[in-house]
Amino acid sequence: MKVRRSERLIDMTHYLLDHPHELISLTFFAKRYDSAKSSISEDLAIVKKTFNQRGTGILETIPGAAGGVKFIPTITSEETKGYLQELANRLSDQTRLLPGGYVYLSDLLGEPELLRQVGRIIASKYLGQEIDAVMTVATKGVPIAQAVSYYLNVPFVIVRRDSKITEGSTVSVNYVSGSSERIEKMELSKRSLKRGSRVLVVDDFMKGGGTINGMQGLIEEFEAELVGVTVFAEANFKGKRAVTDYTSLLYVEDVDTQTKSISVVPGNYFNELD
Ligand SMILES: O=P(O)(O)OC[C@H]1C[C@H](OP(=O)(O)OP(=O)(O)O)[C@H](O)[C@@H]1O
Repeated sequence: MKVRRSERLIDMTHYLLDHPHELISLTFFAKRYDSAKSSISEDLAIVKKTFNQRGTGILETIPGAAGGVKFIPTITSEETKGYLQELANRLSDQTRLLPGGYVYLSDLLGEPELLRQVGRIIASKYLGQEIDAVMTVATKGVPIAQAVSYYLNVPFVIVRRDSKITEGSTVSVNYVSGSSERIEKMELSKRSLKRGSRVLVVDDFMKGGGTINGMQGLIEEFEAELVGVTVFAEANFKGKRAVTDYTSLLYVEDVDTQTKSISVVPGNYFNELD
């Protein structure tokens, strides 16, 4: 039964939003709505224009018999800046202060809307770059990695600091935990990454950078390629940081456990935005 344009547009948009970075043929939509490809092409032109005007994302058109359309989620610089400022204000709350200059984030990292926004923001930062997997370390980095992997439509892999029989054989690296100058170990199942994989590293918090550095070491052990590093928040680390090339969404510029004061501002990503 032929489906009216208004109904096609609603369902088509829903389907595209639900399948980011997935190539969808015009034939698929033509069959789904029992409509001519020419009508579907007109529909997609409307969706593409609206997505572009609203900053929802890019609707890529891939020509040819094996072609189709691919929805690439994005977020505007303006929306990103506004959201990072809003998050900075939320974190500048003295009740979040933890010993050792850490900040309590677990409640935020459990909020579906925050994870959707953060996932979109980080995925948008790497627009146009080929990424095969998102890597993080258990535990608090996992929801961020899952959100980013959804918007990039790639798997995420979880590095662990403890050995688990259920991970099968693993590759492990030792690293200096920047916060405590301790030698720690992290490992990743050998099944997780193929050689040559292009890997985006994310985590919830960076202090000394030892954890991020450890994951970079694992990527080398897998003969994979590091695409970039983005952390949700970074501390104002006075020591020599193990990692220099990274992006942070938020920056804990000042914490004072004596006066119980904390000041959080947008991270270095803010300055990358136009
Ligand atoms: O930059 P560094 O000095 O290495 O510290 C950043 C680490 C420490 C903390 O993890 P934990 O709270 O220790 O572990 P979990 O995420 O499992 O809570 C955080 O999530 C980063 O992974």
